[in-house]
Amino acid sequence: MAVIITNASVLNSEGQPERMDVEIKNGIIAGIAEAGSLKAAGQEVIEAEGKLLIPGLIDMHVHLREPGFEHKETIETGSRSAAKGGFTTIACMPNTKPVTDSPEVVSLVLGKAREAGLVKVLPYAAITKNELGEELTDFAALKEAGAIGFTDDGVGVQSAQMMKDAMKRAAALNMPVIAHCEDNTLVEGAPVAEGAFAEKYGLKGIPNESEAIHVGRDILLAEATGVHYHVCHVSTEQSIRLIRLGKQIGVKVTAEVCPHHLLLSEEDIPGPDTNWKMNPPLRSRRDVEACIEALLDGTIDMIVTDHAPHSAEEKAKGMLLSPFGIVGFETAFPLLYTAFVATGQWELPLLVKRMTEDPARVFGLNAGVLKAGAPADLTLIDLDTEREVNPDDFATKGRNTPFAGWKLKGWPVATWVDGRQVWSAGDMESKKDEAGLSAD
Ligand SMILES: NC(=O)N[C@@H](CC(=O)O)C(=O)O
Ligand SMILES: [Zn+2]
Repeated sequence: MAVIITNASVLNSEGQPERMDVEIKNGIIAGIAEAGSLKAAGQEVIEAEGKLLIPGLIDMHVHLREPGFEHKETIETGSRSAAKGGFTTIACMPNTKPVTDSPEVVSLVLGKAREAGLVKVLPYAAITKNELGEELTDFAALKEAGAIGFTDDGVGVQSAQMMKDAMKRAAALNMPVIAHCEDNTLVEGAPVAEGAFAEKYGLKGIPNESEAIHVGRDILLAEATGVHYHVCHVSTEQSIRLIRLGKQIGVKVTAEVCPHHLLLSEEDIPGPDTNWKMNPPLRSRRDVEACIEALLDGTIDMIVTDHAPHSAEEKAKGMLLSPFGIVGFETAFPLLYTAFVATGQWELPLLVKRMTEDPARVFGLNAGVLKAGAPADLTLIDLDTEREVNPDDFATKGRNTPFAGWKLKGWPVATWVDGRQVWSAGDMESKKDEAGLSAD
């Protein structure tokens, strides 16, 4: 049976919102037509008047913590959090326990994701065994098992030779290498970036070069090997300069940036609060401006959350000993919508594109577009209602966010994956009930 989402605001090819009906059938977008024109007897109808309907959001950098760290998150809780944040496809990092460095762990992740039955989960596999940087994993077997790319995210691959070998192998398999860029010799246990905050609290600072030195090295290695090289969570002006040059000279380099690196600088850290500790760290205002400019001009291809849940106990260990990372799914779209689109700085279609079409294009996914024949991965958003970020309401197990109390607009209210509604907000539910309709 078909489901009609009626009177939704859909961005047309010129990026203008138009009132439309969207028909979902057999998991596919069966049709898009003028508002009110698709309703027919015997069909389920979802009233979406005044709401924005976009392709389901895609997040190519997330940590789901299973296997091994289920106290932080499970594939089920992470998937639910993603669905609530409007995401329909997420790519999970291999820094689990055991590390996703064998076909067995890839299969386990895919199995758990299927059981959860919420969003599409694409696993990355590790570049090196146990992410120790010593021995390459079996790329062919990992690809065969369903891994979509190789990364040691959480740590940088310290050896240039190891990275070059990895890139050669990945290129031969037509697979991307996704890099957490960090030179450990330049970091030495510092919890925050170099800058005013580190100075004020007498902390060692993480310098910008620790990231950019790997970006530069790896762009040269990508040029030499021909691999698709993707830079994780870009946070520095210097990295951006190098990526821009790499793209100019035709190296297959792509990049991502996180909402927090577009919104916050080290000057904003209110005090020794570990909800502000993440890797890469919050940098200077100048770096933030460079990230924004690079996202707008396409040097940075996409937005990712780097959703990194940790338990309250772990985050209570103080600035030096607590783990790096903040949660991201449930605040990403509202944060960026409120800060950049509602203020008139960015066009809405640009934000949507960087979270849908662009990641799909870069990673070759059949997703990210709202058109007839595409999978019915869809997100409905309420652009008007303002609500405070309340970590106690999160679906993720993590409460570690620096955005608690922020007043935001642009909250997702319903999410469909392959035509199945995997999440809806309370008020959407009641509207359906009043109309005596159900979306399933
Ligand atoms: N980003 C973080 O601060 N933490 C990530 C690791 C990572 O993505 O580098 C984590 O796994 O907790
Ligand atoms: Zn990382």
